[in-house]
Amino acid sequence: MKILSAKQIYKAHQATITNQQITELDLLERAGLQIFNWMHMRMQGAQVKIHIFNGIGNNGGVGLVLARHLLEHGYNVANYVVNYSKKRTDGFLKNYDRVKKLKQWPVLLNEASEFPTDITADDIIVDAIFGIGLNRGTTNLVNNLFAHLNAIKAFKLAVDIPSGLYSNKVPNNLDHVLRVNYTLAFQSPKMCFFLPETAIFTEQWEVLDIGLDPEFMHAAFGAQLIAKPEVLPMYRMREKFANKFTYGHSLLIGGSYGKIGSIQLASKAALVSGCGMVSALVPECGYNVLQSSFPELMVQNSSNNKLLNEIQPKGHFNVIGIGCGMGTDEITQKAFESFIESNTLPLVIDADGLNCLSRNTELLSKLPEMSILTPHKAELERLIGSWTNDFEMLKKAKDFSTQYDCILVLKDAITITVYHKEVFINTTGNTALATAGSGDVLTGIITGLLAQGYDPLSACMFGVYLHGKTADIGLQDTGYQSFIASDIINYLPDAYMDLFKQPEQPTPAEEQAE
Ligand SMILES: NC(=O)C1=CN([C@@H]2O[C@H](COP(=O)(O)OP(=O)(O)OC[C@H]3O[C@@H](n4cnc5c(N)ncnc54)[C@H](O)[C@@H]3O)[C@@H](O)[C@H]2O)[C@H](O)CC1
Ligand SMILES: [K+]
Repeated sequence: MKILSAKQIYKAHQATITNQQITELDLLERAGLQIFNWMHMRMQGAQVKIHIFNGIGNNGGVGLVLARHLLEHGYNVANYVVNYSKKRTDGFLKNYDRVKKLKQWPVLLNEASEFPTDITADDIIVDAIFGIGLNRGTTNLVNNLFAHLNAIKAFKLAVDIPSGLYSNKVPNNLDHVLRVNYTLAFQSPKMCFFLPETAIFTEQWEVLDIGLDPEFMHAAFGAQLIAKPEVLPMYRMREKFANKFTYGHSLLIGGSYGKIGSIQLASKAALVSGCGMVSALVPECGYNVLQSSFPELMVQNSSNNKLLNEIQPKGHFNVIGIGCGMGTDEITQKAFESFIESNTLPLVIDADGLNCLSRNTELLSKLPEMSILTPHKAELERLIGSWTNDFEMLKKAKDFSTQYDCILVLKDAITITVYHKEVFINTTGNTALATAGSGDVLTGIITGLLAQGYDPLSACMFGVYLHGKTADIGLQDTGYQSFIASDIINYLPDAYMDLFKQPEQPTPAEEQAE
């Protein structure tokens, strides 16, 4: 699924109106009816009070369509118009007239003293105040209304986007945004749902199909959401006459005294991801630990007991994952620099590998093409410098990726992969992954996939997807708190198997009951 900007969505409306020979009003009707169907299916006529707050643009127009259908179906509706501007759109005005014909005049809200005070925690609030048309800071009337509604614990449902948010930039004042429980976005989720500063304003979101022109949607360039339909075609079948050499040899380099576990996790993850053979290169203190931790692993060590003082791997490898638990001691920094100078193998660089790169940015132009860098927020900042908001961060990440021809896997609650101008947003995972060693395991999985022959971008998208999926599956057994990095590896087989699971079919008895 693609994420389009507001500008692209307006163009999609125009293409749809032209190609399907419909009016803008028809499109608003479709949108409002979709929201009505969504609510009606869940509420089945329940007499919960629904407070609909409509703006004076087309988002408000959709809210008024919804209000009309709810009223016609006997729902308990309180309908308001937030009178923030005299410039009403045609889509608002026509739907305003239609709802008035039902003898249900919306209440005009011109000042804070007119805000309803009877909304309870058991009611529903529908936010149709602003959609993607917000183009400047909001007025006092609107800000006061946001504060009034934010203080009420009622379930809040946003039409298209929580009011106060822009689809593609961060508002100047984040106090002037409505916080909602659920957003029903038309045709395309908005980029602001995925970046940490603005993602917090909607707990959940869902896309409603309003039949926008498929050709336009297909041709439009935008960030992509990565879910099962996107990763399934990436999956590489195992060959019948394969041997361990068919699936590559990964080398994981890193670890330091007290942090050997990071390489243990990364190596094991590479192996369980399906890599044919895995080796590790660690300081001497890690040798016995790793040799006795799992027998499938081959281990080599540097001469220094506690730190990697030389990085000169011996053997034939397809891919190297470097940096986990490595430390940034001066001796390790030197060893890392000379390793990068001479290395020609594909690289996955994580943690202290990234920190060593940040300390000597001349190394960046010496990385093999499409090297994979997997920074979390602090590591990213060291690499690309600071940013003033998340959209600027994304732009800087794209520029960096283009300049050094590398792939950035931006690890966060929602992990985003960036390659040049392309952006891929992962859809799996949950807060159970916020646990020590989670990143080491991801490095191992991506390294293992690369070694098996996945192309670098697929290795990132598929690896991040599988990593997240383990937490979605494991959660049922471990809960959020007790899921640890080793569990990511334990549930990796389930994440693979889940790719081929068919949705559950109803039993014959269930079918008959329907
Ligand atoms: N157009 C269509 O065919 C469809 C639209 N859909 C829905 O409509 C909104 C977008 O509607 P639009 O009228 O462009 O914008 P808004 O409703 O968000 O209204 C904003 C309105 O107010 C003006 N404005 C902008 N910022 C401010 C401000 N800070 N203070 C005061 N006024 C402001 C602006 O000029 C607009 O006129 C979209 O999200 C959908 O919900 C449907 O998708 C169906 C097709
Ligand atoms: K809205």
